[in-house]
Amino acid sequence: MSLLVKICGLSTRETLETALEAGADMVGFVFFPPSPRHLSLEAGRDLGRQVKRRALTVALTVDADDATLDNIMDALSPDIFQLHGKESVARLRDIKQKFGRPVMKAVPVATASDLAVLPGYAAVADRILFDARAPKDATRPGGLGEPFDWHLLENLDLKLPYMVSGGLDAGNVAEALRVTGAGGVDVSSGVESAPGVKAPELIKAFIRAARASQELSVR
Ligand SMILES: O=C(O)c1ccccc1NCC(=O)[C@H](O)[C@H](O)COP(=O)(O)O
Repeated sequence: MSLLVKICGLSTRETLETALEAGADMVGFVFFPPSPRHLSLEAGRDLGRQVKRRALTVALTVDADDATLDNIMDALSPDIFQLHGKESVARLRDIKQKFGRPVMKAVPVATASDLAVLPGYAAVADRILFDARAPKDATRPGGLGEPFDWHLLENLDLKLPYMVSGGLDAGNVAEALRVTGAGGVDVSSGVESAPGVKAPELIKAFIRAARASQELSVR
């Protein structure tokens, strides 16, 4: 199974093009106003047109209501919804049924007890994204540039495809993959020069490093 590389929080045509040309498998667009990566619907529409099926488009929302998801469907028609809030299992089922798109559920991780939610989500979600649990005073539940203890996933028994995220960069992505055995990686802060400002060279370096570690793991 080929490694999936997701670059999240893209917000300009130039950096989106860099990610696509560098071979990102997924490009993530954030629809969460407190985020420095938040996109308007019109910007999402514009960037979505640029992707032209060269990667999967991921719309990232946090406890969004149906009207918000409807608007995102109209503007972007994402390949995947990434649900990064406190969405219940029932809400995941509801969203899948109403919008007919795969859902990737973000699971915040700080301690082993955070994995107790997996059986419920794994019964409905199409993919799991493990991310570092945000501090209580954080203004957003993700995209904070901090890793979690990847060893917590060492003995994971999950039948569903999963990705690892949280504080990844070109320097640690190989180790994250080695420890977690994840089938995908996701990054935002680690490819930025400032919050919300994606750096083309960092995007390229991350994708190169992820691909290089994939080659090592299949030998
Ligand atoms: O990126 C954001 O600003 C964001 C805001 C609200 C919820 C989730 C958010 N990002 C989720 C992602 O998928 C990030 O790529 C993931 O949390 C990793 O972020 P980072 O640690 O900055 O690489």
